[in-house]
Amino acid sequence: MTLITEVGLRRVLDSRGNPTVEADVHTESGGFGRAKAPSGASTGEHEAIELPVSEAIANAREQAVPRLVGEVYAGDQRSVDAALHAADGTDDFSGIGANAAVAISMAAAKAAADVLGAPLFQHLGGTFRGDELPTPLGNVLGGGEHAADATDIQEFLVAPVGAPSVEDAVFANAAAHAAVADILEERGHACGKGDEGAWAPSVSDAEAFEIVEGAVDAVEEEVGFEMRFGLDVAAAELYDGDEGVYQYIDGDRSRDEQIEYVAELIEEYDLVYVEDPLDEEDFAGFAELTDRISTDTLICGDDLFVTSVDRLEEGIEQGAANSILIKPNQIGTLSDTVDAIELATESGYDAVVSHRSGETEDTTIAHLATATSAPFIKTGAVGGERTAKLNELIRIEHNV
Ligand SMILES: O=C(O)[C@@H](CO)OP(=O)(O)O
Ligand SMILES: [Mg+2]
Repeated sequence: MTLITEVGLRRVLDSRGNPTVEADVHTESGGFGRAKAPSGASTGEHEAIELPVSEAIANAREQAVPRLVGEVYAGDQRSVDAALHAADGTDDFSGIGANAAVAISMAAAKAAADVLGAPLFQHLGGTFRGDELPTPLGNVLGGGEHAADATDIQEFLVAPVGAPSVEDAVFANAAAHAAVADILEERGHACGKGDEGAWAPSVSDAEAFEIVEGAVDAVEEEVGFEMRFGLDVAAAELYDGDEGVYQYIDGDRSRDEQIEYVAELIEEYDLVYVEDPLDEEDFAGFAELTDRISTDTLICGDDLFVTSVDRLEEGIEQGAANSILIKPNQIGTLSDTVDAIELATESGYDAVVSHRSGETEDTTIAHLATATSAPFIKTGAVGGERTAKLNELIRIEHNV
């Protein structure tokens, strides 16, 4: 093992043009790792705290760097992450910022992999990992907090479940993204893209379902393997806690109506995946919906679980959802992230490793999904910060 000798922190750009934290970790034997923090727009109430970048960098330099340099081995991820927690001193990373913490945590893992001369997924998951690669969920149309004047449902996600390889899956998703554009043009809906590169037309959710279904059918015929689709409802953003209703452009839905609506959508469109169908505090509602639908559909908690072992434990106890979205910056370190994935897997919950709407060219999540044999990865369909991860998965598949 090799000691950390230097940690560099700087402000760099993310895909929305906002500043984010980049960390460099150097080790005694010449290992080097660099990682960047992503950033959410539809963030969960219980996520670890992202500090303004200059504050996160200043606090991490003062509190965390002295606990790492000359003190901790880069390959000892638990100690790296324990040092970050100790430096922070809070339970939500509001001391040094989850953005600084996650960048350092991931950069240390990359430095350790560099020392080994192994790909990051192998350092994180072991030598027998890398054969089972995740199916990419591709965001092809959406709105919510990711685009103004578009759909209420945040993300329509295509899922090439029958693809024989990651490479085929990635290209099928890109084809679906293009097919959505063709249908939008035919219907006269000129539009731009949202934060994750998905088309953001000013259409009703009902019309969006028709468009995405048409695109999925067309691509399925072209590629000759099964394509399905799913959603990130991001329902916490639609929920009005005072009124106790979900506010859609076409009217309000009560909690019961929301459960009914989502269950009907699953049935009608044979949805393979539904993320955050209910408000982030409604464990019981998640349980009710999960109970109602077939096990073939993943009901995934994002804002519900925020990659937290504590919240996942609560969900397991109540039978809420059958899948967890995994975002390292929601919890702040790789150790906490892997703990959540392992608890999920042991408990029969599928882990879906995810990007954020604000991203960079960092590819750590492609390796994390591979290392943990996650069945799905959600990382967009097109756009440089999205293709960075997708192309990395293709490289992992090709063993290069
Ligand atoms: O809600 C989500 O799942 C994510 C990523 O798609 O969005 P954000 O990063 O804005 O929270
Ligand atoms: Mg989400």
